[in-house]
Amino acid sequence: MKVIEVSNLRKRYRDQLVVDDVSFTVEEGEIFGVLGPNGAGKTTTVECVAGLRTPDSGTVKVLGGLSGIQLKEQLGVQLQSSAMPAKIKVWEALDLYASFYRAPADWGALLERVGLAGKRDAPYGKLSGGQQQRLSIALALIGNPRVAILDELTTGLDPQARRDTWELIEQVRADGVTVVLVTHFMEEAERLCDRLAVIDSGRVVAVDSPSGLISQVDRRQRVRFRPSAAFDDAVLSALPEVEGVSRDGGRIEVTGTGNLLLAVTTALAEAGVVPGDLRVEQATLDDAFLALTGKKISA
Ligand SMILES: Nc1ncnc2c1ncn2[C@@H]1O[C@H](COP(=O)(O)OP(=O)(O)OP(=O)(O)O)[C@@H](O)[C@H]1O
Repeated sequence: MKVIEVSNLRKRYRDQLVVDDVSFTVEEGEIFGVLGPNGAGKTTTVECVAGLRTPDSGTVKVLGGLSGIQLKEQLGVQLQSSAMPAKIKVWEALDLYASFYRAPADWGALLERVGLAGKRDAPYGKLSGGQQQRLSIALALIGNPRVAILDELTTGLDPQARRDTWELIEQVRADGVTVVLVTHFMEEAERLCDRLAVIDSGRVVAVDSPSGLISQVDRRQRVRFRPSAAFDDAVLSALPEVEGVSRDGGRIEVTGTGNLLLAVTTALAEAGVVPGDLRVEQATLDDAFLALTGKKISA
C-alpha cells in the first residue's frame, strides 16, 4: 500500500525554484530516504508532504488523502532545527507534546525505548547532541503516528551516537511505522533505507534501492589477490562472470559481474591456487551519486 504519493511537486521561494517537478511514492512499512546535498530541496519537499508548506503546484497524498488534524494525528515530524527551550525538562517536553493528541503514546515507555529513561528530569539544554536527537524522535512518535518524517537526524552526532540512532530508527520501522528519512549521509542511506529518492537541485534524479542505484551506474566488481602459485589467466578469463584479468607485479585483479568472488575462488581452488590477501571492491552509493549528479555529496 502506498502511504505517500507525491506527484509533480513544485515549490518556489521568490525567484528560486527549489522543488522542481518532484514525484515519488512511499510504501507502507519501508524506510524511504530523501538523499541529496545541502540546498537540494529535501526539507522543502518533506515540509510539503507534512502539510507545513503549500506546494505551488503538484499533489501530495498521505494515507489516501488525509489533511488537517487527521493528517497531524497520523504523521510524526522531526524537523532539522526543532530545538527546545534549554530549561524544559525531558518529561515536560514529552508531556506537553502528548497533550496535543487525543490518544498519545505512553511517554514513559517511549522514554525507555529511546534510551532516555535516566534523563527524565534533565533539562533539554543539558542533554548531549545524541540525546537531544533521541528526544526529538520520541516527540515525533508521541502521537503513535503511522508515518514518521525524520530530517537530518544524525547531523552533528559522533559515530557511536549515529549508530545508536540508526538502531532506533530500525526499531521504529519494526513497530510498523513507515519512515521518511532526509539525509545527506551516504552511509546512513545505504545502511537504513529500503529505497531512496536522490534529489539534486530540486529534481529527482533517481528512485531505487541503494543496491539498485549502485548497479544502475556500475555493476562491475573487482577481486584482487596474490596467488600462492603460478597459473594460466585462462583459468579465470574463461569464467562467464569474468570480464578481465590483469596482473600488476605479484597481484592479480579480476573484474566482472554476478557472483564474481565465488566463481573466482572456486576456479582457483580447482587449479590448486590459494588467493592470499583477497579483497573485493564494488561501486558504492557515493560512486552512484557522483555518476547520477556529476557531483560529490558534501557530508
Ligand atoms: N523559507 C525560505 N525562504 C527562502 N528560501 C528558502 C527557504 N527555505 C529554504 N530556502 C532555500 O531553498 C533551497 C532548498 O532548501 P531546503 O532546506 O529545502 O534544502 P535541503 O536539501 O533540505 O538542504 P539542507 O540539507 O541544507 O537543509 C535552499 O537554497 C534554501 O536556501
